[in-house]
Amino acid sequence: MTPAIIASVETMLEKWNGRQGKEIEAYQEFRLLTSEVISRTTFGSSYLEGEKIFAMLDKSTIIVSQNLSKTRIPLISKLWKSADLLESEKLAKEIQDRVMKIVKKREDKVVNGEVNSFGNDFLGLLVNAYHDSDEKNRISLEDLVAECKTFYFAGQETVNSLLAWIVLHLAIHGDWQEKGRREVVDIFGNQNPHLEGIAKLKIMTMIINETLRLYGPKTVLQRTVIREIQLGKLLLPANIDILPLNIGLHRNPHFWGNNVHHFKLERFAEGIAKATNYTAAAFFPFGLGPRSCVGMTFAMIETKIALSMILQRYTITLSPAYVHSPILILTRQPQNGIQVILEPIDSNA
Ligand code: HEM
Repeated sequence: MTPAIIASVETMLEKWNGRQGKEIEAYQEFRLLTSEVISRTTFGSSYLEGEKIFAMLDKSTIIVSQNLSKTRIPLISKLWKSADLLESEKLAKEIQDRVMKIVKKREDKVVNGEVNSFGNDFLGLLVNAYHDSDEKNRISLEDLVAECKTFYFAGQETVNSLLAWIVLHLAIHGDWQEKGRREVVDIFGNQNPHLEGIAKLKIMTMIINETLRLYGPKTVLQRTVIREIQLGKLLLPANIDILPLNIGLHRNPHFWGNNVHHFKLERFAEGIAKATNYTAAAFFPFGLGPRSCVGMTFAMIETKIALSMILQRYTITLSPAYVHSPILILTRQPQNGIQVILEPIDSNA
């Protein structure tokens, strides 16, 4: 996993070589990076192979978030479908066809004798489970496609946004950028990051946590109430969906003090438990309980590798073109992008 992430970051950095001192749009840059990382590590393919799937998932996400809070009348929605719903169904079918092509390619390699297994990456494990001879362990085609879609989306867009918001904060808070860089150079010198060193990155962990608190990509969780339950003053009936917002707790002065909206990463200096005064529900950017994010460790490692390699090479300043405008499209994204200027470290010396 680490070599594939490093190779993807190197590709991005090579492209940046010609853009030194010029403005770049970080959100778009990280979009390519995170798409490449998830394609390589999870599906054993390249960004280009998954490009259409990412584009269709993007469209589908916009439709879902626009319709999230609209009321539906069950019988009517069976008889009449809105343009959005029809478009969603068309996209779902196209995504399924594309994913199936990738799956088929993997199966064909085994059938043609090119390789003797479906592979050990995530796609390989899924294809294995789809062909499991034991019916009890076998997954359906629908499940296989749904899992691939989840990983394409959950694995890309989240880290994309997180990296972009971190770069914004580091561009504004030059002192923390410098401290983060010093830590990276102390641990890795000018070598590529490695897992042993990544585990020692204390300041970078604080930077990531404070960004996740203020601008965590996933602000809304989804839960279904399975039986009537009293929640504080509310009596929740069975069979309703609720959307708990972690952002409300992440920005609650009761837990975080009067400077709750400020980027103050000192609060994480002694870890998450201390920062939250041992209240697990005060900080849960990756969700809570048995359905919490399965990609958390992956996301943290990817973020730390990308940031380390950037900080080793560049100082980041905010471009005057930047306009702050976060928007929620299932994840929290910078509507107008994040424009920054990168100066190579050597030329500053
Ligand atoms: C900064 C990065 C990320 C954040 C903030 C994040 C956050 C979340 C959150 C809040 C949930 C819902 C948890 C709940 O309902 O309790 C979730 C679920 C999930 N995430 Fe992530 N995630 C990130 C990165 C990733 C990555 C890189 C992957 C895959 C490689 C991934 C895969 C998943 C999957 C498969 C689920 C669904 C789990 C389930 O339903 O059981 N996530 N994530």
